[in-house]
Amino acid sequence: MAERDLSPTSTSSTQSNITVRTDKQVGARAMSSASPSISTPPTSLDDEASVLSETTRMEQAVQGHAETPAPQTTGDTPGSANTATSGAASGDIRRPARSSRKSVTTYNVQILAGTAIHTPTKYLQKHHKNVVHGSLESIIKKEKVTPGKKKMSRPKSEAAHISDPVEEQLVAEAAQAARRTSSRVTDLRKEVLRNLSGVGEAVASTFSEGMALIQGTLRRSASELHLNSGQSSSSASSLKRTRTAMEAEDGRQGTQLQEEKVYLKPKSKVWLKQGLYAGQDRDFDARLPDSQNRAKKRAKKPKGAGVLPLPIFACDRLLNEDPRHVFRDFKLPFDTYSPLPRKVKVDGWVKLNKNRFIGDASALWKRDKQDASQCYCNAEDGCGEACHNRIMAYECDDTNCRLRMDQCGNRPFAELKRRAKGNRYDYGVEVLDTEERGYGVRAMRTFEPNQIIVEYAGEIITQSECERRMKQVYKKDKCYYLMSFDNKMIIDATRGTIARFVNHSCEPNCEMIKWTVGGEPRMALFAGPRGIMTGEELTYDYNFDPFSQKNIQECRCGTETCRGVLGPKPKKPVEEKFVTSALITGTKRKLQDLLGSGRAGSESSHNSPKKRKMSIGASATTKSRNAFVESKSARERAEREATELLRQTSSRENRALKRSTPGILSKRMRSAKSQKTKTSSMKLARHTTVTFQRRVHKPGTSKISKKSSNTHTDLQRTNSTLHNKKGLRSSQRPATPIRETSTESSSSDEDASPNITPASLRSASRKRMQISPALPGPSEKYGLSNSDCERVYVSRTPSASGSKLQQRGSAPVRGTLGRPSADIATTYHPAQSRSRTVRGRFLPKGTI
Ligand SMILES: C[S@@+](CC[C@H](N)C(=O)[O-])C[C@H]1O[C@@H](n2cnc3c(N)ncnc32)[C@H](O)[C@@H]1O
Repeated sequence: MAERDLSPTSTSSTQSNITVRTDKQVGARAMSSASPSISTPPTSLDDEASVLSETTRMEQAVQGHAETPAPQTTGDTPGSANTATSGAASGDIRRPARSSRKSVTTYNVQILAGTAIHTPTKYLQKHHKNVVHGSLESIIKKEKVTPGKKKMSRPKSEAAHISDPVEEQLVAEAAQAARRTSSRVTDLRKEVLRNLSGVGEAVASTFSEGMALIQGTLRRSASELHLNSGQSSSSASSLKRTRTAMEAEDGRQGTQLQEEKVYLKPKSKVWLKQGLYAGQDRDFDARLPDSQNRAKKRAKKPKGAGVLPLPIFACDRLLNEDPRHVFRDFKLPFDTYSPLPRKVKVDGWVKLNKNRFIGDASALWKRDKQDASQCYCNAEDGCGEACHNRIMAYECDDTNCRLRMDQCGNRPFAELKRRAKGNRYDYGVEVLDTEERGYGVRAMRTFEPNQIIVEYAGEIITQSECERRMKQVYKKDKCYYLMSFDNKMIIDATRGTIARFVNHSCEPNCEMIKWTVGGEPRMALFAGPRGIMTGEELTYDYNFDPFSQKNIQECRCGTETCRGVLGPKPKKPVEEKFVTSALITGTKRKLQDLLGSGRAGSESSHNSPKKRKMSIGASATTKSRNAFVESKSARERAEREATELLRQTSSRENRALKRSTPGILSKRMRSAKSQKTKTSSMKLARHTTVTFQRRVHKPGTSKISKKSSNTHTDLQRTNSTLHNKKGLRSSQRPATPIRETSTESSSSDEDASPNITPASLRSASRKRMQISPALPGPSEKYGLSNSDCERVYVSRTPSASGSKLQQRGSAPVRGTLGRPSADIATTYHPAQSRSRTVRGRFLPKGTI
């Protein structure tokens, strides 16, 4: 039995009497307690000797065990023998006193090594193999070592000599502990290094702060000294020196700090806010890719006309003086580079670039298709002024002209199409907003004299459709864009080309002319004889006949010769009219002699052999027909004016009658009756289209209807009758002279007429235009009955008579000569109970 260990620190159980100790344990105990070679366990982690010691307690124990001689075994009880032997062997090794034993500290190697955490082996294997071993310098130099292999090699080599598995385990444990200790040490070293660098930074910052504090203090003291007037110069100089030294020191420190700042601060772009380039908009941003820069540039492009490039760096200061500091692109003064106001956008304007037949208009046009024209010009002529097609306002094409396109000078609409690249209805022109006349049109380029500018196109409608639209669709509108296009058709440019915006002027620079192109009528605006300059507003003379004072619109064209109202062209002096009349009459006579055609011709001796011979010539025929048309127009105009005068006189008379007493009334009525009888008796065989006007009287008033119809009028007699009318003040007498329109009156002036040449015909045509010949009345023109018309504006274009003549199937006259101006025709409002003026309604009348 072993001696019972009664010590409280005994590891043996107090309940058990048997204490089993292995030799190894005994040895180990003996070695651990008695061997002087065993190093003292570290008391703390700061114990560097212990920490840095690569030999752990376990290793020492292993070594001690290896050095201890094996115990002698005897035949006795192993236990007692061992105990005795051990007691003998231990000799004077005494167990320490209890108090001292209490103070003995036992250490956990793993805790000491810092590896007492329950770290997964995989983690350790992964991370601890990267532990850097070696000296501090070698760590800094980052030498690549593989400590795991190094460390592991030794235990392996040692393990080769160790056969005991327990020892093996101990050795392995020791090696692992050593590795862990080593990694811990490495971590500690790194931490120390980090701390050292942090301390350095802290010291540096503290130092700089201290320096700044000192410098500030020195500066303050220096300024105080400087302010003190009682200071001596020496002190000032010393102060100066001090300050210089301080500044030098400052500079050094500042440089250091700046260097540090430059090093520490992230780089950032500093944009200049002042200087030569300030305020200049750059087209590019170097930080953006090219595509984005281009897009940006496009987006920023000024909308105004960039006639001149932006002056580089010019007017920068001027622009920067903007109090709101809003930069803008430099622009030259407005009038210098852009004399044109900004283009306007018209609301509600549906654009059409070519005529569109609506409803029955197409069929109507086909039925009444006009005859073709033919020219026989050669290349030298180039379809100039003498071109037959040109005179007849027919455009040459491959069917009616022998010349090629480049040789022919009479293809304006083809030129327009080529210029406008097919479908541009507004090439070279644009809408502008005039101050007083609504929208207008201006040229964006120059146009040569008589050059085509833009086509007046829109919806071609019949008269009935026109009537319907005016009653239903446009009844609230102020402006109408209706132009009489043909005797039976009207162009409604409410949906149409830009030409509808062209305003009137008493001194126009354009003309509106109807042409026949490819067998179809087309209307276009042509430049006048002066040509058009860029920016000029385009105008033509509406030659508007208001028919009544109520319908007169004020003209705001602003020209010197402005007539003041949108009215007809002024009449020429009587002498001139006589000359014109004589010319026309003479021409007519000649034509009658030549052709014997037409109504006048039929009256004359058409059986003359000489005239039959002459009529064979095609050109002479054409000329004579044209002249005849003119003479007929003049007659009709005169008749119409006479009729109008009659109507006015009658209305005045009626008013006078109303005011009269019953007795006087009956007298006046008799007078009026006799006058009416006179007028009726004056109905001659001459066929003249006259204007009808129905006046609806108010209830209670006497209804006196006045109707003039196809009359043969002795104009001289009518005139004298009217002027001799009693009870009519001079101011109330008709102002329009009538005598000049009598074709018979100048029948003796035949010699005054020139030879019939294209030039003379054009000249006659021009003169005829100046005297504003009459048109058929609108009631006839629109196919309305008398009761349908309430207020009629009468156009003064003679060409309609030509068309009418043609439609009747009489002389094959296609139209008027030259290029007659477009005139305002009529507006009307059917089936109204009272007279009403529709302002702004106009119906520019085309020719033919
Ligand atoms: C065919 S529109 C011309 C375009 C019109 N300015 C517009 O804004 O639509 C005809 C109307 O323009 C106006 N107008 C044209 N020329 C004028 C002028 N010289 N003076 C006054 N008004 C004019 C009249 O009201 C006329 O009825």
